[in-house]
Amino acid sequence: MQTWVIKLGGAVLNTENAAKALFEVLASQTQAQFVIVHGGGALVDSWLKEAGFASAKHQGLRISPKEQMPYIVGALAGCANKQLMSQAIIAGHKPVGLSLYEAGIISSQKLKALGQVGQCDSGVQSVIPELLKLGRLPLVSSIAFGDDGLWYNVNADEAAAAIAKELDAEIIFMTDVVAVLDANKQPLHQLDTNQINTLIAEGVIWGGMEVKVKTSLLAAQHLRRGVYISSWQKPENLVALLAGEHVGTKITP
Ligand SMILES: Nc1ncnc2c1ncn2[C@@H]1O[C@H](COP(=O)(O)OP(=O)(O)O)[C@@H](O)[C@H]1O
Ligand SMILES: CC(=O)N[C@@H](CCC(=O)OP(=O)(O)O)C(=O)O
Repeated sequence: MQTWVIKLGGAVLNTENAAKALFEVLASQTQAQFVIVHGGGALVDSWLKEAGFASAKHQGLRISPKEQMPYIVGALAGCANKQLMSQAIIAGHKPVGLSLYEAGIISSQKLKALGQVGQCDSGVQSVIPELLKLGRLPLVSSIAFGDDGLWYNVNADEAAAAIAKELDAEIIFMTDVVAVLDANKQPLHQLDTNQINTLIAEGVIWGGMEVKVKTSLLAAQHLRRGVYISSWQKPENLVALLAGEHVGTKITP
């Protein structure tokens, strides 16, 4: 059976019933098995603000000082992960909440300037295949551990791509916009490496979307086929994408 990794942007938690509607769609798709990798950047923003911290991003990646990590871990691996579990249970799934460690990914520190921001490497064997065999729905946050035992904050798009690679699975990125938009805010149906580089250089693609298109491109190169960025706002998009139809932006290798 084909395995699909679905990256869910954290903003899905701010729209009532959006995650539940997506989980209901997944429950109806019995021809495939699913792994959810989720973000929660907006929740981290509000927790850090409430705790009195300033938070900044560098090219879409949150600068994550050690003293902020308890809040970042609490928001992502705790609150966001468990809120999604609630929605999955209501939709009829039997979810299991995981960090990247149990999913078979470890982290090492990439850039000291970003604090505890990690990059993904293969870790100890993933428990995900066994969970899928048991009929469980893995819900993976983007909190990682290193060989040093420390916590790492990983961008959730990068985390999803790493898990898809590890599982040899397909991947779909579901975010809060219908597609990658051009300078006139019109949806772009397809993007290749050259177009991506130009749009980033022109500042049309920035922030979290810059990370997402770059990560999608790497995933597309690995899978040797197009990878889609689409919106979680329309659960029917997911059915169409699973059926091989074109929805949103196709990133081609
Ligand atoms: N060219 C673009 N087209 C669409 N969205 C863009 C573009 N450039 C930047 N963005 C921003 O990227 C956001 C999506 O990235 P991000 O917030 O990281 O999503 P997610 O949480 O789903 O991973 C959009 O809501 C938008 O604000
Ligand atoms: C290093 C880094 O940037 N980590 C992200 C992890 C969450 C995330 O990626 O959330 P979305 O998918 O909702 O954007 C952050 O702290 O915001």
